[in-house]
Amino acid sequence: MKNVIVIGVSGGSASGKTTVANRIKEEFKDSVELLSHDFYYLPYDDLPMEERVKLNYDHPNAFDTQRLIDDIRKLKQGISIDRPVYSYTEYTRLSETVKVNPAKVIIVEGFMIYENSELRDLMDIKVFVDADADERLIRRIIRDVKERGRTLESVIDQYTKTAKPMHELFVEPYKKYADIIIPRGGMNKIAIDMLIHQIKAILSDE
Ligand SMILES: Nc1ncnc2c1ncn2[C@@H]1O[C@H](COP(=O)(O)OP(=O)(O)O)[C@@H](O)[C@H]1O
Ligand SMILES: O=c1ccn([C@@H]2O[C@H](COP(=O)(O)O)[C@@H](O)[C@H]2O)c(=O)[nH]1
Repeated sequence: MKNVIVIGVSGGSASGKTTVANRIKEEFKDSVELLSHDFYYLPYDDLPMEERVKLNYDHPNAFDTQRLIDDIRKLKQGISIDRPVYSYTEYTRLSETVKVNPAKVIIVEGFMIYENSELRDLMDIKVFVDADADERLIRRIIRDVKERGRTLESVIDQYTKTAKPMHELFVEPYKKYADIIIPRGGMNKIAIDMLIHQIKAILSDE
């Protein structure tokens, strides 16, 4: 397929990646398909739930990143894919898949997407959504309790033991690969308008 542009949207957990991706989607509508790295979490369905909740979900080994890379390549070639579906409440992959058709704009969203050079090299524009750690933690607590079936204690425990130290190892050091760093995420209208303008320029150039 001609004129495919792949945009990476990274940033720490609860920094506003999905909000920024949705703003781009609002502009380009059906020309956009969103692939989240989180869809590609490994299922670990051989382990019982009480073991799965203890795993480190902020390490590169928690993902089937090769499948995401293969799926992006297929979409770029004009081939549809069946992407996996992940459940944060079940801590595993569901049995269903979702068909994704090739689109002009593919957004790849995830906190660890710049850590893998093969994945990084597939992207035409790399965005990093920046937010202070305390703001992200507050948002994560609210979201995980409301939407991901967590207790306050479990969110704080996971954040302290894995999310925060892994962020320092696998997210923050890779910010240097971003083309644009967006503070205030989805609220930053000027940055988002500039990004939309750049996407339009690339699409009309090809
Ligand atoms: N700029 C912002 N100010 C305040 N809250 C925000 C902002 N951006 C996102 N949020 C909220 O924070 C939570 C996480 O945002 P989301 O975009 O899903 O982040 P991510 O995809 O990086 O985890 C959501 O509840 C969202 O509504
Ligand atoms: O089963 C799971 C899988 C992942 N997580 C946590 O989710 C965040 C990533 O989601 P964002 O939307 O980017 O915040 C990651 O930090 C994992 O710790 C989980 O809790 N359970």
